[in-house]
Amino acid sequence: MQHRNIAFIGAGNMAGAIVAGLVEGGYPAGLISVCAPSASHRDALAERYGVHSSSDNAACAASADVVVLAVKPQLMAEVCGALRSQVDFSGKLVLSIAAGVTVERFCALLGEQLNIVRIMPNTPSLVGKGMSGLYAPAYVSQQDRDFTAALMESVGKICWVDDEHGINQVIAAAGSAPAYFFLFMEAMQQEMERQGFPADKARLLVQQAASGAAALVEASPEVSLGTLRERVTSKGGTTAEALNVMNEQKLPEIVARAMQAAIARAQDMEQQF
Ligand SMILES: NC(=O)C1=CN([C@@H]2O[C@H](COP(=O)(O)OP(=O)(O)OC[C@H]3O[C@@H](n4cnc5c(N)ncnc54)[C@H](O)[C@@H]3O)[C@@H](O)[C@H]2O)C=CC1
Ligand SMILES: O=C(O)[C@@H]1CCC=N1
Repeated sequence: MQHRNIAFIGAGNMAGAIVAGLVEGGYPAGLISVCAPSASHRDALAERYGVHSSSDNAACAASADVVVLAVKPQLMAEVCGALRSQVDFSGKLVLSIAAGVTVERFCALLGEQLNIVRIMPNTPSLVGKGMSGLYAPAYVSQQDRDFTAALMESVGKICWVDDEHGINQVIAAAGSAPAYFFLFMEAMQQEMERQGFPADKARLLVQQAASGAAALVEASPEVSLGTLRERVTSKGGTTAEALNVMNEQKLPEIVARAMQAAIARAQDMEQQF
């Protein structure tokens, strides 16, 4: 892929996961800067991955070709306001990974016809297993779209959405989703511990079952998820009993409601931030 100078504004969980995935995947660390006010996160990234670290957002952004906005949505207006007064964004590519901050809002904050792509990544990017949704307004060049796609493909898979609302739907299915699976796995581990297993063995059982199930899904693209489930579920057997409890408790409806709540929150944030 093409290599450009990239400045990450924000050095937290998500920026850290992308930086790690990029450098581990061979992106030149010397072309990456991470900026945050407190030294702890950014210096840890600098030490571990050899990227530059700075507390000066404007200086980093000014010398970069690509500026990745990776602060919390509620800080975006303040951070962008300070950047706008010191940095000329024309000719730069701006990438936002924030939930709930629209292209329209970024144009108001940083300048009209801002060359921007919204990315909705997730933390498995850290291990090259990320899933990112991408949205760009029509005027963004093919070259910048290709660069953004290649950047995020270097830490996982990507999916373009035609409509900006698609980013909120990607949040529900991928951005927030690792947390759903972690909750499920946590609950399973806790029950195994209640059953008397030590924490390490309980975790190993759950983690291997989860990664094995995910690997099976990936290895069987022609087989529906329902069929994979049925292949585990012997008639009159143990799995059927477990699934009956989940269905009686309306797990599918709970999942649907949770995803709808994530989308609704993203829409609220669009009004707030
Ligand atoms: N954590 C996740 O799984 C995902 C997060 N996101 C988005 O990524 C963005 C960041 O989220 P996290 O990494 O989870 O948050 P975080 O709290 O871990 O990181 C935020 C970073 O911003 C830095 N920061 C605070 N004030 C700053 C300022 N004035 N200038 C520069 N940096 C500043 C903090 O020091 C910290 O390094 C959010 O907008 C979120 O919506 C998107 C997808 C997934
Ligand atoms: O919870 C959040 O708002 C962010 C966006 C997706 C994952 N984390």
